[in-house]
Amino acid sequence: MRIPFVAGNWKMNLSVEEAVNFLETIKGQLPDPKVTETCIAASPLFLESMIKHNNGSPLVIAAENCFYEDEGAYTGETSPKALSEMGVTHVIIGHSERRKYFNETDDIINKKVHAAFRNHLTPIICCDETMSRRQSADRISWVVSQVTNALKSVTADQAKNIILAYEPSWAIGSGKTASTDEAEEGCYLIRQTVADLYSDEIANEIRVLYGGSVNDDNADDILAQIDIDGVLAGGASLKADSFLKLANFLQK
Ligand SMILES: O=C[C@H](O)COP(=O)(O)O
Repeated sequence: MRIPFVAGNWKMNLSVEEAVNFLETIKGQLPDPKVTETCIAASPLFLESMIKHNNGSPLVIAAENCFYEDEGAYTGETSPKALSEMGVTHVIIGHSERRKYFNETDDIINKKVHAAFRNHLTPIICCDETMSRRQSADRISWVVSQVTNALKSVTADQAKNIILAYEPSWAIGSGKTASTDEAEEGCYLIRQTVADLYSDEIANEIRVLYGGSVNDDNADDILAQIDIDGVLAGGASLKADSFLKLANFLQK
């Protein structure tokens, strides 16, 4: 039985003060993590304050990105080792905005996945799908190759702990959510790829999330799909009340 994972990705939004206020507002209103795990990924500038204010809360605090080396002369980068030492437990890797604006390749993403494991961080690995890819013949192979390349040299033991996300960039921030069938199809494809790479057992263990214009109106239908174990919400995670509605979807 996979525990749903409801995550928010704040991207480059909010301030430290707003982040802390958000945590104070949601305190005591999150589901039991045995029922639904909840997570917010935030800017590295906020993480220390967030971890301090999150004390006693089941909310997982994640980074939105990290570098693939632990330390060294890499001006401006975020060390996965420092994230781990700070108390961060999860990190988003390979978000479509990283692929698009920062030229992250599958090879870089794979190195970041290894850096996460090396530093005891759970990677939340995103797979993109652009509209032109969606309409092209190689659409399926592109999603499969992103998963395959991200997991290169990842052991079966490590793979059990990954979280994957189907995040079609044509649905991100566009208000154009994938239909439930499209979202399920993408998540199913990711899970099947993990089954082919490892085993059915591991594929049935890992969580696969959907992200792309999720909000509290469409989340129930999306989360009811068999291969969708949670969501990665951008805009809908910025306000405490809408994040709480997503987080408590099982209590409705
Ligand atoms: O990581 C989150 C996704 O980019 C989705 O963002 P969105 O919910 O604002 O479309």
